[in-house]
Amino acid sequence: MIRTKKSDPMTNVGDLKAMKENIKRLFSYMATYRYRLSCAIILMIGFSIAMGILPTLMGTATDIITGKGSLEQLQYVLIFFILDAAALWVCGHFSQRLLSDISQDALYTLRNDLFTHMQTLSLGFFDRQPIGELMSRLSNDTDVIDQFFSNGIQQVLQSVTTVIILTIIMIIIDPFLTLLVYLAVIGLLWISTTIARISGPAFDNMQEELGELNGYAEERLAGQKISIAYQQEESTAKGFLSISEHVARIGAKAEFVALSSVPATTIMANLQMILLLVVGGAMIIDGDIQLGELVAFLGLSSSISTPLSQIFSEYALIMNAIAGASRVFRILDEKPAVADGENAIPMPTISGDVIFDHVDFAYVPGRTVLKDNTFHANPGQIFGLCGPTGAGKSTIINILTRYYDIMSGSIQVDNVRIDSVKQDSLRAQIAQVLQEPFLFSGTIMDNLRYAREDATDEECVDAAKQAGAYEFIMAQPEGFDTFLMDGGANLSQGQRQMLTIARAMVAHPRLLILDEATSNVDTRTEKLIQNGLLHLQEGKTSFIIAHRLSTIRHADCILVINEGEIVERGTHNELMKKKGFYFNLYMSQFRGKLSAVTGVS
Ligand SMILES: Nc1ncnc2c1ncn2[C@@H]1O[C@H](COP(=O)(O)OP(=O)(O)OP(=O)(O)O)[C@@H](O)[C@H]1O
Repeated sequence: MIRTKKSDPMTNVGDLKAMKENIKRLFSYMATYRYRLSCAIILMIGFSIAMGILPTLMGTATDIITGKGSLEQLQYVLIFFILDAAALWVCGHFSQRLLSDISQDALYTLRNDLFTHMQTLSLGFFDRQPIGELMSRLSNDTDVIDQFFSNGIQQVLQSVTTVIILTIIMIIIDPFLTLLVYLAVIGLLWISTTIARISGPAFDNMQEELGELNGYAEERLAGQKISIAYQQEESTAKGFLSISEHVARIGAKAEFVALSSVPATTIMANLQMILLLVVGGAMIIDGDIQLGELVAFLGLSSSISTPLSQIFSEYALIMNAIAGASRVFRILDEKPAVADGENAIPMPTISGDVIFDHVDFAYVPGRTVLKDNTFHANPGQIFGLCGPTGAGKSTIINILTRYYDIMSGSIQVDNVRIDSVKQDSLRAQIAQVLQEPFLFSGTIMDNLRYAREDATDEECVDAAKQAGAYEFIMAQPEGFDTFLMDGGANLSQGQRQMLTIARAMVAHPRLLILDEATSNVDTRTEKLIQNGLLHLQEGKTSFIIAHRLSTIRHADCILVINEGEIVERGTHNELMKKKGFYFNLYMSQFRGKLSAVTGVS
């Protein structure tokens, strides 16, 4: 499946204004190290001067040899030559070292800025961006910027200073011959700008497609188990091949156009040499210049072609880096959709009183998901949320935790509007146990402390005991110090779930969110988890999303949601007596269970 994209002016490197902005911004990362950068530039100028002196020494030596000087003069030329070569080495070596350090520091800052900024963005942003594409920004795009910083800038800066210094020396020797050299240079510039116009957008396109390829690979590899179960390996591979082929075609086109600058510049450099020999030779015959001057000029003009062709051969790299930078900057410019207000205050310690007052909400403008939701949960009460799939149960939780902002109405916790307080301070008082237990690579203790950094070892052990996880943790080779591979892949589903319950206990929350934490485990483990959950719920206002209604029979209030509206509310018994939506839902689940046991539908 290949998505077609609208062109985005900020990513179209053909857009000169955007391109200039991006280059400026990229350089601003290096400008932070302006003192080291100034030293590197001074050394580069030294390198270029030393490089310009070499051909003039050759010219002087030619004049001495052709009879206008002594052997002693030739010895002086040799000494100067050695000194100049030494200066060339010192300046070249140290300028490169300085620039390499600056480049790595700049890249380090950019990469950290990018990841840190991603951490500040709201969930809505991640809904729109596949994780694989974000990974591509962090790896592919920063890689090409790395090449630009560590290789491109060095080459280009060094080449530019060399071209300037050599041109000055050439003008001093003979302005007319310099003009001839530059006729060839104008030819080179014309070729390169034409190539840039074509290859720039092509490189931009290639990186975008590469991001899509990464997104596809990431998603399919994560779902490999399902792919095998449904025998979709072949179609998955075909899907990958199709996008990959597209990337290869676009990449080949971009590379071809960019690389075609190399033969073109070589031809122009040779033409320039022939022109100089013919015109310079005629000038010597007419007595306008000396042979030594022409030799120096030929040396200078060939020295100028190398940096010039280097500037052009770096062009592809630079274009690629600018395209990468524009995508990175686009993420850096992304504003969090849910932001703390200017006057946001930290949420005081809450007792757990929750009010939804005529709340409307939409993920996407124009598609209202929750309509006029109103309810009041007193501290310590257990609220069950049930309803058909897609009814809006998880959405109620998403807005209570302020992952998204609501359209109208208000949500208050302890009579404080949640959009008037700092998000962190609100979430620090809410714990969640989700259907899919998510753990991070690290020790069991690290995972428990993830909920509250300052929790002591004793508190974590105590939480594990209450959650019923202590026994299996102690049965692990290194107890609480056992390392969990790849998000706990070395534990069973039930064990992982018990750890997430213990983690929620460590948080000491006032509000608790449980999303049917027992749906994927056997009856014995379910009992263990239920016990853990009951401990966890003690004294906390709890919201339980239930898919199996038996898990919320004990709730103080059950909200029945259908198509984003609360259609019924009450205790289990009250709702059963009503014989309405809940009753039908309950009976259909009950009948389903019965037929599963008896085999009669
Ligand atoms: N991130 C999102 N972006 C856009 N729409 C969304 C998003 N998440 C959910 N929706 C839509 O909002 C509606 C309610 O979804 P929600 O996840 O709240 O349902 P649910 O009752 O929790 O369902 P389930 O029982 O299947 O988990 C659905 O129509 C869904 O398609």
